[in-house]
Amino acid sequence: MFRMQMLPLRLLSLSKFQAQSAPLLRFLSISHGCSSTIINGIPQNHVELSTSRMSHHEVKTFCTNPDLAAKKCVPCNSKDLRSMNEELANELITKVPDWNLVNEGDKLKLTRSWKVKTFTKGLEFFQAIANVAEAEGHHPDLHLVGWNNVTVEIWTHSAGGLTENDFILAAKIDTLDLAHLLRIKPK
Ligand SMILES: C[C@H](O)[C@H](O)[C@H]1CNC2=NC(N)=NC(=O)C2=N1
Repeated sequence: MFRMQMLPLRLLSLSKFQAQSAPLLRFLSISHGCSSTIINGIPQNHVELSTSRMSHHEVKTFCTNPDLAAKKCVPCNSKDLRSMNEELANELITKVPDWNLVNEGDKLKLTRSWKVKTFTKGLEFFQAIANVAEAEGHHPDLHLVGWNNVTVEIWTHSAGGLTENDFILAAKIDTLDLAHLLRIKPK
């Protein structure tokens, strides 16, 4: 871990929002390209600064780890965890493109739906997801409606919105081989 001195702000352009927290951002210890500061719900050591291509009023700080599925959720009760803004969520949703980013009364969530072959395969589907959730200590909301319609919603309840944990869980769910449980739509 090496500590970067005061970042020349010309290298880092700050969004209006982040400009207020500029002092917080000023001293970033960068370890392997990650900042050591919680920013928009991404826990420490998971945020990489990128010299921004954007106008000099904005900085993009986001998780650039190419593989969310390889990461580990952080405990949701960590005091610094707070929900991310829509801009960051729109960045991260590109990493789990099969999921939908929804805004329910100002609460951001990830959702995705499947059709399963049978009701009991729906329960098997839930169990496979539950195994991942338990391993991560981070849990989705599971819905099985009309016997074969499964919808999974993911958000961080303790933060009242989305954190990186939610995208990690979604990415891990995407690695599961669940095709045998699903009713594949005829082409
Ligand atoms: C102590 C433990 O971290 C909390 O109870 C966890 C459990 N699983 C969780 N899952 C989700 N999605 N949000 C939470 O806030 C949450 N909190």
